[in-house]
Amino acid sequence: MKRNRAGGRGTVDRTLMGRVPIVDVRPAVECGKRPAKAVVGETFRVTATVFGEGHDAIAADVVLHDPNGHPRPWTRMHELAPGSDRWGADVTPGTEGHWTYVVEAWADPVTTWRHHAQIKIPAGMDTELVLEEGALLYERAAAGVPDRVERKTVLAAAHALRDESLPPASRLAAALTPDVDAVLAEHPLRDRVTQSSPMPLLVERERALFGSWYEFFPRSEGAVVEPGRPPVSGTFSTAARRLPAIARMGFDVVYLPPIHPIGTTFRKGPNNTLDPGPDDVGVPWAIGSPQGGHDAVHPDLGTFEDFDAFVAQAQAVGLEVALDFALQCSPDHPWVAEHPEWFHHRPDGTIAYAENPPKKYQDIYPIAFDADLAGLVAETLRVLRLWMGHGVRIFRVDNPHTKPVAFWERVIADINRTDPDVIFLAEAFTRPPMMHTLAKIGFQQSYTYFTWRNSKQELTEYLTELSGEAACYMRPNFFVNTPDILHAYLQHGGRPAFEVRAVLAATLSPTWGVYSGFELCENTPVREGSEEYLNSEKYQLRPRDWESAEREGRSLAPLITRLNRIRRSNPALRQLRDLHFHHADKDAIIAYSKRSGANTVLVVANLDPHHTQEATVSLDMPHLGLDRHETVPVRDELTGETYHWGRTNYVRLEPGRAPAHLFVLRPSSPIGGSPTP
Ligand SMILES: O=P(O)(O)O[C@H]1O[C@H](CO)[C@@H](O[C@H]2O[C@H](CO)[C@@H](O)[C@H](O)[C@H]2O)[C@H](O)[C@H]1O
Repeated sequence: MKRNRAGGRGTVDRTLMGRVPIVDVRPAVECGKRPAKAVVGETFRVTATVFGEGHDAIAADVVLHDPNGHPRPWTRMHELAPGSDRWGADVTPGTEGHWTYVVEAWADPVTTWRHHAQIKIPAGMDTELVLEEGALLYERAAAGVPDRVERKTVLAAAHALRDESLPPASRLAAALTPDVDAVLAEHPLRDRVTQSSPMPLLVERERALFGSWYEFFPRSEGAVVEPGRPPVSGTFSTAARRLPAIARMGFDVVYLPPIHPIGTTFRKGPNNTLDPGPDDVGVPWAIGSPQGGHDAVHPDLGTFEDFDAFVAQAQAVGLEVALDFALQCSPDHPWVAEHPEWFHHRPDGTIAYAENPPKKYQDIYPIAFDADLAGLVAETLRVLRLWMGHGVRIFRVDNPHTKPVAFWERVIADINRTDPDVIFLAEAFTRPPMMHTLAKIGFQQSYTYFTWRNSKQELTEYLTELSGEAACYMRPNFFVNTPDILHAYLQHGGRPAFEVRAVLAATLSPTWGVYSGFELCENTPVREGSEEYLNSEKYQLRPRDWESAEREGRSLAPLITRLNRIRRSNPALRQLRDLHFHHADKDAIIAYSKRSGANTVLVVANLDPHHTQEATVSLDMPHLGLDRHETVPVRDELTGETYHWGRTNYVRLEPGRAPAHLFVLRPSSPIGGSPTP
């Protein structure tokens, strides 16, 4: 219930502990020192512990204040479990910007009186006194009702309470009619009004939460690799030919690894070898050569004009371009000579190469931040703003956890101050406190451990964590694979493993991503036990024959396309916070639902890529908004088949035939009625 509150009823006490205690207001990021996050139109729940003294009834609202400081219509809170004193309400901010929210609580004298009156009047206790008390309260309440007709409804009830020509029970009944209830619900009489401290809320554009990402190396698209000849790199122009197919699969964002000049000193060769040949192209993350650094385009890819044309062609087919931002340097990067203070020199004058243990990055130097943090912030801002000027509004930040958190906080705050639409994705695979803190200080999105969570228990535990309190500041991006991560599950599970991982990523997380080659089920590791690809295109050009794969039915593009279409047409899949797991009596079968308003999606997936699995799925009916004994039509959006599901349901999922059921629950009329079309 949401209404603007007319002023004048009760004074707002802004002290922390007012007459009605309000404690533990959530979401609260760092005790309210940092904003909770939402995107435009995203519903989230505000909760608080609210209680009164003695036995008086209390009530509470949530009030959002928009970026101009104006209060928005209040939303009534409900006690989440009887007797828990924990109250909650779902709210939905409507525009981007810095909002706040408060909880208002108050003593509710009308509800208190009604409770007593319904005991005392039938018992004949203090009848006239009780009815007069009620009449006085109703008169006070009526004074706060702005609409004349509604005010009359309440005054008529006060009049009836005093009407001695009627039996007491009738006088009381006249004060408890649905009409009176409706007016008082909207315009309650509020005593001892107390307000919590305002909590900050940052509302960002929808892409910060929802989107489908596709990663590819532009130099591989249109590359010519022939035995006995030097390889010929693809260009922005040849890479752009792939954009329509990416858009047709339903992706929103196309993410490019670094596009800058690549150093030659300590350049790596194929399969991460350290003795490259003269024609080896090097790793895009080894940024910098005499041709330029982070502010330059690799000449093999083209010019800035060619990049602009690529961005324009992406936009023309509905794709945003995300660029890698990897703050590190090849030994040939101009910064190495121009800014020696940005590197740590050992006593012998050398600079140690970068590492992300156990990985060794022999072809790059790490940045040292302590000597000139301000200079590095300034240069980073210059570089980012340069690319923003060329249409880049999303940056995938490489290894942010190996740089100071304070550095990112300053950089992101500066960029978002002028350009709040710019999104930063943190590629930090590290310990949870660092990942969570990077999200809290500004990163709009985060890579996750999803690739390493494959069993039902792992997925359930991890997603419960991500969709719980963390969802108010950390937004996951579920890549199914990356150029660095080919998980053993994909190596050994064949096409069914790829299919079910795509279904899981696309339905569990509002943002998911695919690194190219996934749709071809590429799954050969460089060696047994490694997560690196054989002949990884991090180290060499790797053109692919997309058309043949699709023609021969080897591509997952049809499944990916369907998943992205389903994601776009079901609001439940565009959010994370209402994820709920249901019971399935087999470890290999996972079942979960998401709801948003009237839209409910239920996914039942087979996690075993090798065997057919059967199970009984028991649905948590109240969580789905269903009656315990109800049966509803469910349409499988992957196959088009419709079933009728109730509390317990049999499923059989066969790898290679169907990785999952992806049901949309059809709203139904009560049992015996017909489904709503
Ligand atoms: O360290 P991560 O596993 O998070 O991986 C990311 O950063 C790496 C360093 O930028 C990057 O590694 C690639 O580039 C290095 C520098 O050229 C090279 O030495 C590595 O062999 C190569 O894998 C990785 O791709 C990126 O995702």
